[in-house]
Amino acid sequence: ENEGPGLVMNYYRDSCPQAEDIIKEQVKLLYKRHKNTAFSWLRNIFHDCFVESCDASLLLDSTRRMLSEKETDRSFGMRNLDGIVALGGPYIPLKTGRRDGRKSRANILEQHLPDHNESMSVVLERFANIGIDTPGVVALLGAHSVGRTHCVKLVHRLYPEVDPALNPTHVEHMLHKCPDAIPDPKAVQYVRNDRGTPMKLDNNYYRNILDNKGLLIVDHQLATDKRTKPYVKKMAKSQDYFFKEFGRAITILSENNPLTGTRVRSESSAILQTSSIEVTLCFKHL
Ligand code: HEM
Ligand SMILES: [Ca+2]
Ligand SMILES: [Ca+2]
Repeated sequence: ENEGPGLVMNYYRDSCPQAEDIIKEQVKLLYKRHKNTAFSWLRNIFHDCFVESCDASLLLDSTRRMLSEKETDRSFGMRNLDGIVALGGPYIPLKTGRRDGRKSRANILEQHLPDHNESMSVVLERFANIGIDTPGVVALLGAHSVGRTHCVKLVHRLYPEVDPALNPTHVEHMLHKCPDAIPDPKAVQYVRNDRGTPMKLDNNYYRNILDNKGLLIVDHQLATDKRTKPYVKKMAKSQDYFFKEFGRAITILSENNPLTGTRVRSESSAILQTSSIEVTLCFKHL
């Protein structure tokens, strides 16, 4: 049922040889303009790949306007994740050749993606379902070394009572950033995930959570649960170890259940790929 080569390195070598360079260039430009976009890309890897597969190209999403007039599948895959490199993280060569799914995943999203206050058992189990082991989960959550969390996700740890698990000095900062028990939905109120190195994907996250400065319940649990704590300590000590595990886990995540070749999911209405989309992509950028 799975025709074609599946996911491979440099899938577009023949059909669109400039593809990876074009994207790399676009990513650099976007990052230069809005550093925050890199956080979204990183998060998208999780949110896209974890739910069925990486079937919407996260990098092309950022230049979506150019292509979206055509409401066809975009046949482009996620690629080298320059977003991670831009954040100072490791370079992770990724395979390409994914097709976009056409099925709305909103209905199954909650079955896959853990919530901010999910128990560690559920989190570990959900990741294990796609082949990511405990050190892999610990490494992936290191993504919370960049970006932000909106107050709506945090106020339950501050009001009506402050969660005693939180570091008191951090509580002060959080209260300052989230002064209202019910945040005004229009006000953009948030706390940075990592106050120390907010723009760098580094192992500072692990030091934060060991210091009870994890924002989400899952962050805090990661540092306290006996299954994950040993890895948290190891990653807090060694950036190399963190990067190694992070790269390994991102690779597994990116290859989760890929929709490649002419394979069609029984429950999806995926249309067979025509190479015209690739050609259009190449054409538009030239
Ligand atoms: C148990 C698993 C996870 C949970 C419950 C979770 C939950 C969250 C929540 C609630 C936020 C805050 C969103 C906001 O308020 O704007 C967030 C931010 C973020 N998450 Fe996760 N996350 C998880 C795992 C991951 C993984 C595996 C990655 C990537 C590999 C990731 C990457 C990010 C990034 C980069 C941000 C910052 C986004 C931004 O600044 O726009 N998360 N996460
Ligand atoms: Ca997906
Ligand atoms: Ca950081």
